[in-house]
Amino acid sequence: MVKQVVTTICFVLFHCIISYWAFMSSCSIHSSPKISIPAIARYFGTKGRYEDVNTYLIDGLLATNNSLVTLPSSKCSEIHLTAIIRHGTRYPTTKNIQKMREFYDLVVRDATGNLNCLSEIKSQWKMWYTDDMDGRLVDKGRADHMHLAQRLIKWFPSLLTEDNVRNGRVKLITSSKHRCVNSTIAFREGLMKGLNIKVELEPAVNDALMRYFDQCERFVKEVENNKSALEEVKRFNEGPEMTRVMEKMADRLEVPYASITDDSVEAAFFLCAYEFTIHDLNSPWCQLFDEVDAQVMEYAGDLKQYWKRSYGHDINSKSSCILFHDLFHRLDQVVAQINSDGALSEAVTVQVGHAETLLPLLTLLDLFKDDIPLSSTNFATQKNRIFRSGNIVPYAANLLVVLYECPEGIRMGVRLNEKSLTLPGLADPVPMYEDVKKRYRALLEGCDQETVCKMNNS
Ligand SMILES: O=P(O)(O)O[C@H]1[C@H](OP(=O)(O)O)[C@@H](OP(=O)(O)O)[C@H](O)[C@@H](O)[C@H]1OP(=O)(O)O
Repeated sequence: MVKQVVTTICFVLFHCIISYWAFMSSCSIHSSPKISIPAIARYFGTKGRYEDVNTYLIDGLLATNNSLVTLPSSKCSEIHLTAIIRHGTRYPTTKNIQKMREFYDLVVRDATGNLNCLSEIKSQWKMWYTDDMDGRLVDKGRADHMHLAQRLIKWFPSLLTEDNVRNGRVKLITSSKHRCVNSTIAFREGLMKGLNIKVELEPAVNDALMRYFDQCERFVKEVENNKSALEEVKRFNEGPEMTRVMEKMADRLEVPYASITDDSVEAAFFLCAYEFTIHDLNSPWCQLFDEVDAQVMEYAGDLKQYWKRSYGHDINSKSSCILFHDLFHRLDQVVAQINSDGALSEAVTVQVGHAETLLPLLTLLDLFKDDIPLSSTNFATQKNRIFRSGNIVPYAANLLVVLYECPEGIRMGVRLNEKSLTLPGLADPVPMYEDVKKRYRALLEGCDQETVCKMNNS
């Protein structure tokens, strides 16, 4: 009898969960029947899923796609990998949780529109984000790193080996932020699972390397703490494209134009993005945007990344000199060891940080550089820009630098998000390491952290 009651309760509960999930999914007019991905997901920028950059992963998170990678000749063998990785999917930061709560309160209090799903937001959706979540890693973020570790074992079977892990030739380095430390731990779990071993492998916390931007005085003063550094973002948020998005939002909710700000539309956009990335939900918030609105929101986000972390200001990329030198110092060491007794001390180095760790470094390498800078006035003409933060630094974004020993010498391959990149100015996709060093000679001989980050007293 008791067994029967418990079975019935479980059955009812299970169906409630499934119905709720199906209900939430069916709320959006933009749903895809199979996995219910919001149609605007590709515009989520740095709040986007890794699987939406590499869509083949949607059907299998351990898949690797060889057609996206250029390898040197089969006579070459991999001798080293450095992987610089952004943490996995996370909760919103407190600042954004507060904006999301304010917008939710406004919708519940004032919205009268009859848009599909507005009543669902008001009667069903609950504001479940709390301030203490503050950018912490979510379960999906742990899975991002576990799966990435397992895919890297498939990509580099001769480097990510039990022998290299057991003998200290695999190193883990992380930023001190909880989302990065926990991502690194998840990566380690993925490694152990993929190799079917249990070994102690303690990550080293190194903020000087993984959060170099905090320690670069010039960057902090001239960009991070200087409102005018993001003037173009402000102008865009006050410009005609964003105004139109705000007006359309006010029309949909049937609230006065004055009650919708750029912060409100950003909060609504984040609600759509976070509900999807954290819980796989194509939530009713996504219906508050059409595709053009989402493109405008994406551009606003890209402008922030461009002016705060990329080509907008020279110091943004220069602040990463320390990470640049750390990388090349390690690569030089590998080459030197190969040229002496061939005994390598570091086969794989994994460094876990932030979007703001990766983007400045990619910028320093001159990657993803459009001919015309991104500005508040060129949204329309930048439609086909290369600088799209969603493609470059989604959650778990990764820069993979690989050294190969070939009969003709050492070669270097670079992949971003598991796709080969050709370094600008070098025609060969897997060039000789010496040619890479020639290409970046100016940086290798200069780009001194102390000098570039020192404030010019005059
Ligand atoms: O807009 P939020 O508060 O999410 O900005 C975050 C950064 O996230 P991003 O702009 O890259 O989406 C966060 O970078 P992450 O790689 O760790 O996610 C950054 O560390 C954090 O300081 C926030 O920056 P902000 O200065 O508060 O805008």
